[in-house]
Amino acid sequence: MSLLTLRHIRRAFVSGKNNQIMALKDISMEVETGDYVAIMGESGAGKTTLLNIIATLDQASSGTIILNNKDLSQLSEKKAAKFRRQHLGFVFQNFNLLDTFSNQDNIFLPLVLDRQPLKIMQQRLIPLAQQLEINDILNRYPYEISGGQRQRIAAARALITHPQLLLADEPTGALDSQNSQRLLQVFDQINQAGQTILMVTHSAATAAHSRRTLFIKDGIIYHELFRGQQSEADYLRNINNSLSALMTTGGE
Ligand SMILES: Nc1ncnc2c1ncn2[C@@H]1O[C@H](COP(=O)(O)OP(=O)(O)OP(=O)(O)O)[C@@H](O)[C@H]1O
Repeated sequence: MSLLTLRHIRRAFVSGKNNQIMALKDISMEVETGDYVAIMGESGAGKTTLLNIIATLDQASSGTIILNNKDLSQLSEKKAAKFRRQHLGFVFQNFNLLDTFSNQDNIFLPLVLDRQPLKIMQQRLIPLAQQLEINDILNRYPYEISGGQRQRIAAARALITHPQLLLADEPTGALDSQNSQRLLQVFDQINQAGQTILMVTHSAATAAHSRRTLFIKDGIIYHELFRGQQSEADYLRNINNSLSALMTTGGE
C-alpha cells in the first residue's frame, strides 16, 4: 500500500532581486508502507528541501503530497504541527535535543505536547529504551552524554509516537563509524518490524542499509537503485558506482 505519494513537486526559492532558484523541479515518487528509502545527491541537489516538504516544515510551490490519504499541501500551520507530532518521527544530524530537559523528558516531549497520560509514555519507553540501550542514561541530560548516545535518545523521541513515517536527515552525519553502525542496526530492526523510513544521507555506507536509494540531481530524481536480494557489500558497491557516475558524467 502506498503510504506517501508525491506528484510533480516543485519548489522555487527567491534569492536576491528577481533571482529564482528551482530547488525541486518535478519530483514524483511513492513510498510503500514498510519501505526503507535513502535519498542521495550532491550538495545543493535538493535533498533537504524535499525532506522538509515531506515533513510539512516547508510547502511546495506546486504539486501534491499525500501521506496516508491525507493531502498535506492543504494543511494550515497549526494542523501541520499536530500532524507532524502524531504521524511523523524525526532524527536530525545534530540531534536537536533540549539541554534543559532530562533525556527521558526529551523522549516524552512529543507525547506531552499531545497530552498523553504518563502511564502510556512509560509503557512505550520500556521496549524502546531496551532496544536502543539507553536505560542507564535516561535520568541524565543531553550535555552529559556522548554523540552516539544523544542520537539514540533522539531516535527514541522519534519512535515513541509510533510514527507512520520516520524521517531522518543525515542521521549518522555526526557519528563515528561504531555509533553509526549501532544506530543503523536499530533502523534495520525497526524496518524489519514494519517501520517505514525515509532518510537523506551523504554516506553510501548508510544508504546501503536501505531497501532502495533515490539519487537526486539538480532538483529531479535522476536514478534509482533497489537492493533486492543483493548483499550489503554488493548494494554498497552499486551505490558508489552510481554516485561516481552522477558526479563525473553530469548526465546519463
Ligand atoms: N531558503 C532558501 N532560500 C534560497 N535558496 C535555497 C533555500 N533553501 C535551499 N535553497 C537552494 O535550493 C537548492 C537545494 O538546497 P538543499 O538544501 O535542498 O540541497 P541539499 O541537497 O540538501 O544540499 P546539502 O547536501 O548541501 O545539504 C540549493 O541551490 C540551495 O542553495
